[in-house]
Amino acid sequence: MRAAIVGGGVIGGGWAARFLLNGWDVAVFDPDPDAKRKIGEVIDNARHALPALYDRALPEEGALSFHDDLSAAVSGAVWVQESVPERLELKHKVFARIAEHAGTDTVVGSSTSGFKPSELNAQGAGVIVAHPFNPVYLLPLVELVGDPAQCARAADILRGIGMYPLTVRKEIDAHIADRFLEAVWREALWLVKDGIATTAEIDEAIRMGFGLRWAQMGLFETYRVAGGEAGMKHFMAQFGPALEWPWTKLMDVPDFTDELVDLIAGQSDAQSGHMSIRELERLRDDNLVGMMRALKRNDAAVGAVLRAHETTLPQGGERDGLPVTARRQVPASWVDYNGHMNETHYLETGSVATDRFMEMIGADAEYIANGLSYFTVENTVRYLDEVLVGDTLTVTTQVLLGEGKKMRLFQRLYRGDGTLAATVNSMLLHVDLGTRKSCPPGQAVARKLAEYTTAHAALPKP
Ligand SMILES: NC(=O)C1=CN([C@@H]2O[C@H](COP(=O)(O)OP(=O)(O)OC[C@H]3O[C@@H](n4cnc5c(N)ncnc54)[C@H](O)[C@@H]3O)[C@@H](O)[C@H]2O)C=CC1
Ligand SMILES: C[N+](C)(C)CC(=O)CC(=O)[O-]
Repeated sequence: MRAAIVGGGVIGGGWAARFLLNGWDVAVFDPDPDAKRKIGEVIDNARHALPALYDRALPEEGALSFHDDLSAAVSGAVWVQESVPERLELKHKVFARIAEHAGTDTVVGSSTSGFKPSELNAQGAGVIVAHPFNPVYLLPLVELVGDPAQCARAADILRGIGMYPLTVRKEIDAHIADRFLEAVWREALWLVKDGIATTAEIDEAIRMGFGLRWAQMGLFETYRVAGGEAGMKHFMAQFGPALEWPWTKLMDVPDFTDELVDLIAGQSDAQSGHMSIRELERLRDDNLVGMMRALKRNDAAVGAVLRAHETTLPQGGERDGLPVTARRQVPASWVDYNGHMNETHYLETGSVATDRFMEMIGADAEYIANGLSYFTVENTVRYLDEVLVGDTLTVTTQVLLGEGKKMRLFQRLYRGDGTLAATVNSMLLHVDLGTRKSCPPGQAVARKLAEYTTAHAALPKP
């Protein structure tokens, strides 16, 4: 499938990376002669970060092309995403050109941070708002506003590339999330202008405290908990009146004088000028990946979106007559001070393969919820070759023993170039989770395990 990106700056580059790394062909139109370099750098950042969110490999990357003419980029596209600067008359001109060349059932999304569909479509363009968040390749939220049928179609496509579409019921200036962001930004500008806090102190006030809460519970759930046992009603009774005290200044916007701009830019340079924007992006992305993976472990907030997308990523297949039980890319966070994948992650990869094999013989989540499972009692890892960041590991599982309560699995971990990088030899015992004692598996599991044991006995033994 093909996506056309019209305007390939910060946001268009992020969209290009999101589609490309999810297997779509991406065609870019941007008159900036430097667009190819800039988008290339954004895509490099995305390659470093996005696969690290998942325990399964993403699809093969699509083909990326750059076009001197909008018509060549847009024709044949299933999705066209407009991300030109936030100027209404410019967006109108671009929509008119897109309409000349896009198919009748093409989704045309606008990244606009604040224009309403009625403004965007004043000249009959037929676009919807598809407002993303930076970095588009990592953050799943997209606010959809506009024609309900088009938004529903757009939502399906966005879920397919791992995003979280939030359809806004009624068009308003700046949609939902930017209403918050503008309010917070306005208040921060006052704090700096009035000499109450520096840009660095404001950032600490966010990241050392409520910023951590927001990523996992949002605003209302956080305040419900803050109400103690009496919950939200108590919270509102206690802090509602404070809204009328002079705690907030949100009435107007400070004048954007040269003096204010210089004050804020100067403080920002002092705070973060020791790092380039690309270095800051890498730092941001690595931190986001760490937090998002932590939330995935609990299926909480953004973690649930990641997990749902992960289950749609292909798995399975065969290699040398054995089932492929894991396939994943090596994230930067797995690399140690020696510049290669740390020893612990060989075993982690083997363990994911064991979990998959358990599912294949029917010892799956439902079986475990019913009180039966396998425990590992011994692992032997052999480290045969180095594995580097970005490599794709493929794991096969051979059953060496499947008898009564015993199961011995031999996992082979291959690098993308086909080299055998490690083996993990795991002994497992079937257990009753109630008594925590070993016991024979259920009949269906025992039967399936026996089938694999017989089939694999005919293959060369390690
Ligand atoms: N930067 C941000 O944090 C966010 C921005 N947005 C929205 O995304 C849109 C783009 O913003 P940014 O990427 O930040 O701007 P940007 O300035 O980084 O990129 C705009 C790009 O559009 C290109 N362009 C200009 N005229 C064009 C034309 N006629 N046809 C094709 N390309 C053209 C420019 O060469 C530039 O590469 C805006 O509507 C903005 O409100 C949405 C979410 C977040
Ligand atoms: C500042 N902004 C209004 C362009 C921000 C957005 O639209 C969303 C974001 O990524 O913060």
